[in-house]
Amino acid sequence: MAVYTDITDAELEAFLSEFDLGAPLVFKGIAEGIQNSNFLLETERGRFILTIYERGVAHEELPYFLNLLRWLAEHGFPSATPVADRHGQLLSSLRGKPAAIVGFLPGLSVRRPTVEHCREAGRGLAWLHQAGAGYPGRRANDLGQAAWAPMFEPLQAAAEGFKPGLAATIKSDLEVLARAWPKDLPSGVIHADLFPDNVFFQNGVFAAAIDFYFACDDFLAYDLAICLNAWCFEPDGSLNVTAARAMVAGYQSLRPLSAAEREALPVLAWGAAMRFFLSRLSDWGMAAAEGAFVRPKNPMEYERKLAVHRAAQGGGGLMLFGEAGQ
Ligand SMILES: Nc1ncnc2c1ncn2[C@@H]1O[C@H](COP(=O)(O)OP(=O)(O)OP(=O)(O)O)[C@@H](O)[C@H]1O
Ligand SMILES: N[C@@H](CCO)C(=O)O
Repeated sequence: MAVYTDITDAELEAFLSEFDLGAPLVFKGIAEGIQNSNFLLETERGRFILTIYERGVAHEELPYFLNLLRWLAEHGFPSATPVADRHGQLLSSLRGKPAAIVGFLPGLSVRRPTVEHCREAGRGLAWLHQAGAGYPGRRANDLGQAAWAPMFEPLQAAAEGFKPGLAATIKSDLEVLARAWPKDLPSGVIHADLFPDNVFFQNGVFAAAIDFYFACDDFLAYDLAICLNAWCFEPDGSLNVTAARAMVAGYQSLRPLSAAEREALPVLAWGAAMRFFLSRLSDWGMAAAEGAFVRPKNPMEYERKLAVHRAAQGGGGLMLFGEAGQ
């Protein structure tokens, strides 16, 4: 359960006295999530989410994320609007840790996305890219292509522990990816972690995106590649081509991809699988070392996705552009 910091009634009241939100009516911890402590807060003024930022997010980067949320909300995208305190500040402090209040978003995430959810998620991602255009904040992608090889160096033994021979396969993938990685594609603010648990739907329609704490500047099509991996694979490890085509078509219904983006998508998806394989492998080792009570995500799910992308390079690509007119 992701509530690492407990808050007493007195602490909450002192904290809320800095805001114009009225008295608290409901305050309870939210089990979902891994990185931060999240609470549902209901006051006389409405429903909110109070987040206490734990060590997973670099505190000096919080203004980038909170200002981005404000920018997106101001540009019509359904993400949580941060609530400023009486001094106009979006970032506060609670129990000596950074904390913020954002608006509560209606809707529910789905565990097993259908083809239509994938289409809607694609459309929502393109909407996010359009709304993010012009955001003045800058944040380099510290988990981008250049970071992967150094990240893997200390993880080779862990990879071998999962599957003998895997370290050599990953090294070879990293070399191919370094050579094939696009140099120049349309760039902007990307979410970089728009997995199904970070998207809310209402009546099957994209309703909101949450959890922007990996947002950064990178290729827009790389964000779509991350989503293809996260949404469009079957539990048996195969790519659901119908779902993937629907996602690409949903994306293109708002923001058509350029020829260069379309051509790059298979290698971007291979790289996106590498990024999550590596972060999961790293988190796996750390969780074991620290006896963490939140179960880490399985890196081998992404090892299977890597294998799908590797095989596709040799055999005609992923065939992601099958829907009529797309
Ligand atoms: N603005 C919001 N409106 C409604 N519910 C929210 C909102 N933000 C977060 N939640 C709820 O809180 C849960 C945890 O949020 P989130 O996924 O951001 O957690 P985290 O620990 O910060 O991130 P991560 O999942 O990457 O570890 C979500 O699954 C969702 O149920
Ligand atoms: N979405 C990431 C977890 C970090 O948010 C993963 O599935 O590995």
